[in-house]
Amino acid sequence: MDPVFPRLHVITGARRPVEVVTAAVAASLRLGVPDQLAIQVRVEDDITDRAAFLLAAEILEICRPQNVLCLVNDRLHIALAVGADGGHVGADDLPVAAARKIMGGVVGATCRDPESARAAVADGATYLGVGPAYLTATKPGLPAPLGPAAVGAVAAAVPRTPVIAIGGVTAGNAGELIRAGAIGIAVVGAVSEAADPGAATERLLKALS
Ligand SMILES: Cc1ncc(COP(=O)(O)OP(=O)(O)O)c(N)n1
Ligand SMILES: Cc1ncsc1CCOP(=O)(O)O
Ligand SMILES: [Mg+2]
Repeated sequence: MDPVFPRLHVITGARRPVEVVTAAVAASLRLGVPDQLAIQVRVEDDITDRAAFLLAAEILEICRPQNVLCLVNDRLHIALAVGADGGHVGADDLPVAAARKIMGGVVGATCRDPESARAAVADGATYLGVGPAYLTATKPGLPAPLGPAAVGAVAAAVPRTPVIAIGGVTAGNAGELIRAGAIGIAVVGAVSEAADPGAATERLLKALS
C-alpha cells in the first residue's frame, strides 16, 4: 500500500458537486496537501449512468492535474470509463473480489466489523470505509452508529490497511476517530452542506494534521 493514502475523503452530495469539489481541491492546495485529499464521486441511485459518467469525467478533470485521488462510488464501469483512480463498493455493490478483478487501481470496501474487514482485505481491498461512526442524516436505513471504539476494533484487525471512518464525521469529532485507529475520514455533509466548502475542507484537513 502506498504510504501516502489520502486521509480526507470528500464525497459528493446532490448539492453543487462540481463547486464543492473545486473548493475542496483548492483548499488542499492552499494547505499544500493535495496528496491528503481524495474525492469520491457519489450520485443517488436514480441518476442515470450517462449523467454520472459526465459528472465523474468533469470531477476527474479537476482532480487529476492536482494529483488529487479521484474515486467513483458503486459504479465501477464508470470509474473505468472515465479513467478514475478507483472505486468504492459496499454490500449492495459488486463483491470486493469481483471489483478487484476488473479494477486495477484503488478498491475501497465498506466494513463494519473485524471479520468482514479481514475478508475484504483478503479479497483485495485497498482501504476500508468503516461506519456509520456517528448518526448521519445523509444515508437513511443504516445500522446504529459504531462509535470510535468499534471503528478502532476494525482498524486493529487489518493493521496494514487504511481505515477511513465515515458517517456523521466533523472537524470536531475527527480526532477521536484517528486516536481510535482510523487513518482518515470520509464526509458528505461536513463539506457539501457547509456555507463555505473550501473553509470546511481546510478545517477537516487541519483536524487531521
Ligand atoms: C469511504 C466510504 N466508506 C463507506 C461508503 C459507503 O458505501 P456503501 O456502503 O456501498 O453505501 P453507498 O455510499 O453506496 O450508499 C462510502 N461510499 N465511502
Ligand atoms: C454513505 C454513507 N455510508 C455510511 S455513512 C454514509 C453517509 C455519510 O455522510 P455524512 O458525512 O453526511 O454523515
Ligand atoms: Mg455502495
